Amino acid sequence: MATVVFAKEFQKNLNVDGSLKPRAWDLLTKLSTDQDLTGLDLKMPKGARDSRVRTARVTDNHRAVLFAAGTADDKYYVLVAIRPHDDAYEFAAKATMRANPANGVFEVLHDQELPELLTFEESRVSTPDRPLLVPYRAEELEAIGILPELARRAVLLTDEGELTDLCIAAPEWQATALLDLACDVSLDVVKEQYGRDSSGPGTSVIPADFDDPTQLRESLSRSASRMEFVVVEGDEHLRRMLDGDFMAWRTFLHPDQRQLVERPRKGSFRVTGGAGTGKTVVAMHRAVVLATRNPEARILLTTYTKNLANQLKSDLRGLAEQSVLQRIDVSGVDQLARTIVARAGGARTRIMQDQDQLRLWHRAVEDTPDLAAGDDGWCTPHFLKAEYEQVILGMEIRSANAYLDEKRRGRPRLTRVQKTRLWRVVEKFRELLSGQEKTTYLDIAVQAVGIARSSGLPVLNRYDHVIVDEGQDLAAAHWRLLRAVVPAGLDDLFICEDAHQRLYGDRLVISRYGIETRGRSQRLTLNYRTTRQVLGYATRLLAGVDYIDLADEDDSTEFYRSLLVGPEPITHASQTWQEEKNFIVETVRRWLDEHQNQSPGAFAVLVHQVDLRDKLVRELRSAGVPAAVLEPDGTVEASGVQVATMHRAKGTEFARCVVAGVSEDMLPPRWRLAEVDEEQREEIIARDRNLLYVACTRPRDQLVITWTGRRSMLLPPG
Ligand SMILES: Nc1ncnc2c1ncn2[C@@H]1O[C@H](COP(=O)(O)OP(=O)(O)OP(=O)(O)O)[C@@H](O)[C@H]1O
Repeated sequence: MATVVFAKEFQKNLNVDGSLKPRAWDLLTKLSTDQDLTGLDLKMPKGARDSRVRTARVTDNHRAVLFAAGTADDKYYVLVAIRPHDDAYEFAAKATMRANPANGVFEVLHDQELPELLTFEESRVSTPDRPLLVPYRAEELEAIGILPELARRAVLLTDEGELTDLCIAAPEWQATALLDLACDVSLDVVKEQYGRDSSGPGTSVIPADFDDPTQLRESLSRSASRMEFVVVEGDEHLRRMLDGDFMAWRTFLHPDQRQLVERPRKGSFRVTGGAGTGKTVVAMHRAVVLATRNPEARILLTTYTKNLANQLKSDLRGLAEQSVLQRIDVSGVDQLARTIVARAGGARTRIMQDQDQLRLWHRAVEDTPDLAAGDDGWCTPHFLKAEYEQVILGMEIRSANAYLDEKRRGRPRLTRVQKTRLWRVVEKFRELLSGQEKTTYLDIAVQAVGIARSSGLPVLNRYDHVIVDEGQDLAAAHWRLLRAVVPAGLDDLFICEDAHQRLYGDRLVISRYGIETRGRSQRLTLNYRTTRQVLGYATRLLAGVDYIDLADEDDSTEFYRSLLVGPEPITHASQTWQEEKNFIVETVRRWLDEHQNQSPGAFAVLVHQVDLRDKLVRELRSAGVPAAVLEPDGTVEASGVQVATMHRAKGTEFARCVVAGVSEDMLPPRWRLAEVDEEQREEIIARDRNLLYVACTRPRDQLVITWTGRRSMLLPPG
């Protein structure tokens, strides 16, 4: 038997041409059994720089590039790429593999020549533009392992884009390390981060001899090596990697991600990070690691919406075997509450949706006698709904007296007399609600908290570890529930959140519900989804606005970065809806024509309102463009361009997106602002800003924004 190692590049090549997969399977099984390799036609290219490099036959037209290392008894094959025949030979001749002499990271160097496209002028160092990597000198970068030529050039650059271009051919860890330094991460932190071995800080012994399998394994196990290379652990692992799509996230984690996934935590822990920084990926891997580490453990992976939970469930399938997966419950948090109540024999009551609840609050005010004229401030349905959810359910208030004593932190001031009257409205609301034989999700959550806390419960209601994705959207009652289902202790709650994407619930601080994470959190800043151009635009939407996370700390977008490059976002103003619609149709049609290798489902049009969504689907279809509504609970249907509300787009991603209807009247909707007070106005604007940020961070490659008339006040100028 031999050990097979995959490079990320190899995986990418297979993704581009799916027909290669079955042939790659043959190649890989032959290599791993290391028997009868004659059919593979292993050859060393002429003039090879590295005597261990070979090319192997995959099809008549394609060859794999690989290295053979180790000993006869303990052989390693490192698969680096699959290329058309001549390219493969050319690529292989120039490729070398090594352990980086500074930190032992496994590297394949393809071609030392750096891209010509750089307009590279040493004189620019003396221009007022500050080079990105000031104060570092090339020698300091070399000392942490950056290739000398790369280091020499990198220290002169003043533009992040040029830095990314410069790094295209470099080992991935070197590219991200340079980008980190450009974003003011200190040299010491970078050195530590990319110098770690899999179990902790880097060891002082640098592996060098790849004929010695121990040293090769040692180099491959470094966490920066695992950004680009994976040692295949047996047949089942290989099959999972080859089944379905080759998704890089399943295999190649950034050292920061790996550390978050693997390191045990003394108690609850929080991961913050902008859209696309891999929070969900970390959450899923962590669930699998915890379940694998302790075969007795039961794990809950939860999030706010049902469709996100469904997505998690389906993505998890590619990450672990059934025996592990069956101990990971994946559920929307409201679904969890319903399940707990149902298991305890509670009746299945129908749920009243938010808009209907607002109407019912209105009625409750009307039906409560003797409210004073001066009660206008708190008698609005929005105020009452928020008070009910945040204070009465959130703080588990069960009586008028308890409500009078409650401090209501973070809520507008009310006098004792006002509180007494408000409590009467709450009682009326409850009476009306149960009169309709309905309840709210948060009422069920509170009921479930009581059940989960009580002793003698079915063991099914208890978890050893709880992992939360999209934590910013959960309400107080949800946090109480999660606290109740997992005992405080090692690795109890692991929470991913992004305050900039809060669309539901209210801003809150989870320590009030018994979940303490202060001093135990980490921010992810490297964006894996979207290009630098799209990220830059989306981040500008949030400029000048303060965001506070679940531990009541600042959540900034500073230093968000991406190594991906693409076209600048396009903004397009129209005079009439007809014009805007035509522009959208033509844009989408062009995408379909130009990217025929992608399914129509890779493109999306995102809008604020449901009626606009439906109108656009009709317009696209009548113009002959295949289009499908992305339904609230549906999966992406690949045969049509996806048309979705921005809310529904949460947690999804597409190759290209048009974000449409971003006009002054529509985002935020002028009519809504007209009917609310100043405080609610600010809340609506804040939520719609987040919503626009969510929408603009969905595309991987291209973002187009359109509007009719004046642009929305939420768009950045220019
Ligand atoms: N280490 C990785 N290697 C390759 N791709 C990755 C990696 N980590 C994340 N990704 C990819 O980046 C994209 C964003 O990841 P993910 O959805 O986990 O981010 P997120 O922070 O949860 O985003 P959002 O907050 O917008 O939902 C996904 O396509 C994911 O597969």
